[in-house]
Amino acid sequence: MEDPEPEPKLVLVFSGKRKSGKDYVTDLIHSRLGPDVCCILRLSGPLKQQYAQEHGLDLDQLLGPGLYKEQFRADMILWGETRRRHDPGFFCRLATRGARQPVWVVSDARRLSDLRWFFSEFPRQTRSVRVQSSETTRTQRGWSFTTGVDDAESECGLDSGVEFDWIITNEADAPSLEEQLQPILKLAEEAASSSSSSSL
Ligand SMILES: Nc1ncnc2c1ncn2[C@@H]1O[C@H](COP(=O)(O)OP(=O)(O)O)[C@@H](O)[C@H]1O
Ligand SMILES: C[C@@](O)(CCOP(=O)(O)OP(=O)(O)O)CC(=O)O
Repeated sequence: MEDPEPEPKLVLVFSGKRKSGKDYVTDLIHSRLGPDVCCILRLSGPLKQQYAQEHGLDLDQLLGPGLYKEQFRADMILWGETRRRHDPGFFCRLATRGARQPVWVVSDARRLSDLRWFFSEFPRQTRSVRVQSSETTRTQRGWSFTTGVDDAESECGLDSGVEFDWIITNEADAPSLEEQLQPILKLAEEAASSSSSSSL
């Protein structure tokens, strides 16, 4: 019989609006901690994989940061919501399958059901992190308001009702990301080096 999968020691669940810098910030954490300690998990990964297959699309482009995915975003949101209605943990389970590093960085929680799934599966290890940027900054990074996307649960589902453990302000005139991420990196390093998975 196969060994049971090891539990993570820390699960950092990130959320934030489009172009707030979720990928940028989580990539920075990944590069600081290294691939043996930390993995990035994207809930949109299995969603895009399945959606691309069913619709004959280019998965690499759908996963990339370019404009390609934006053509399909509104429809992918609806498609994913149908799946989630039947099983709210569907994409969370697929995205975490096989992850073996002690620190998991989930880069794209969007809904309360995503956060609830991690808090229920890993209550001691889960922490929530919000990445925020002003609309001006997001616009400079290529964002423009799209009806059916920016006013939908996918973008607004975590606007209220959550007390984040950390809020990272990803702006040129905010304290540096290095500085803001210090407590998170410290916790991750402690968690990774602790011998027991039962406590942080
Ligand atoms: N602090 C930053 N410094 C420089 N470029 C940034 C910063 N934050 C984000 N970006 C850039 O802005 C764009 C959007 O960021 P991204 O991380 O893809 O946002 P999200 O994943 O939230 O949609 C990317 O091109 C990214 O490289
Ligand atoms: C259908 C989606 O999963 C698409 C997510 O795509 P990305 O995770 O690439 O989005 P950003 O990084 O915010 O630009 C959204 C959803 O509601 O599940």
